[in-house]
Amino acid sequence: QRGTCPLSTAANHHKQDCFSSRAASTMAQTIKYLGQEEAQHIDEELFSEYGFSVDQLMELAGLSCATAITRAYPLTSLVKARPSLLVICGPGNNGGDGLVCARHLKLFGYEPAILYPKRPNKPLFQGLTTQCQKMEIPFLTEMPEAKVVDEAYNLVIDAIFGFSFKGAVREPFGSILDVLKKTTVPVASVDIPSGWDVEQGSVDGLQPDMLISLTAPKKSASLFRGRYHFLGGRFVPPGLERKYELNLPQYPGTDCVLQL
Ligand SMILES: NC(=O)C1=CN([C@@H]2O[C@H](COP(=O)(O)OP(=O)(O)OC[C@H]3O[C@@H](n4cnc5c(N)ncnc54)[C@H](O)[C@@H]3O)[C@@H](O)[C@H]2O)[C@@H](O)CC1
Ligand SMILES: [K+]
Repeated sequence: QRGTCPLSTAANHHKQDCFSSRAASTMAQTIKYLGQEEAQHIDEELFSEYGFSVDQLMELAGLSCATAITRAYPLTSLVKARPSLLVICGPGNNGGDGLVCARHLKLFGYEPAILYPKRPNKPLFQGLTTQCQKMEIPFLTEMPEAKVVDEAYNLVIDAIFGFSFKGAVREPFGSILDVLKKTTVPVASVDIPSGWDVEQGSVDGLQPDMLISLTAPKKSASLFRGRYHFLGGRFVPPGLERKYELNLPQYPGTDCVLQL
């Protein structure tokens, strides 16, 4: 008995090890989809516990968006003569990501125009707006009609609402989203398709062609049916990833985005 016991124990241990590593690798492939409150807690912790500033993370988030858009819609693939894009920015940090994204897209050779109807009276957003103006990016004074959007732009970037959106859409964003639902040019949504409930999505809402999930996808991303789903925001410290069991996939090399 003594002779067989260590052997079988070793074999069992071996089996156990194989099972654990298999289980671990399976788990590592299952990225977590976050609820609204969880996404907000992670956001707060990045600033309070981990010492980041908003503009730092916004810069990385916006750069990820511009990079992902460049991957999905390279300059050579655009159908219109000019590489024109329309970036629509909302009143919170999702809108800030949009301003950063527009600035980088301009540097990447695109011709973005920005619609920014509700501008927070804060130095961060004022600075981002000035930077875009100095990059010679035009700001529109009103939302063009759907027909004009289809004629003038290759792509619309939706940076209206992110993970703090709640309730029925208030103006002027209700009318803007109504126009977007009538357009046929592809829409790329930053973090959440705007107007979607962060967890439940929306049956008659916007149907973007692209979604760039930041930090980790939110629950509604499981209902995304467009062609391109990217992950961006490569700034999550390991302790935070462990605490929230994010199971983030490995970004390749030095890339700041990953196609899911
Ligand atoms: N924690 C993270 O991982 C990071 C988050 N970032 C971005 O920040 C976003 C979240 O930003 P915020 O918390 O500022 O919020 P949002 O940008 O999601 O939106 C909040 C704004 O929308 C308004 N709003 C909410 N519901 C509305 C409704 N029904 N009708 C009209 N207006 C409405 C609010 O009054 C507020 O002005 C994320 O989705 C992401 O894009 C990045 O900037 C940086 C990193
Ligand atoms: K959005």
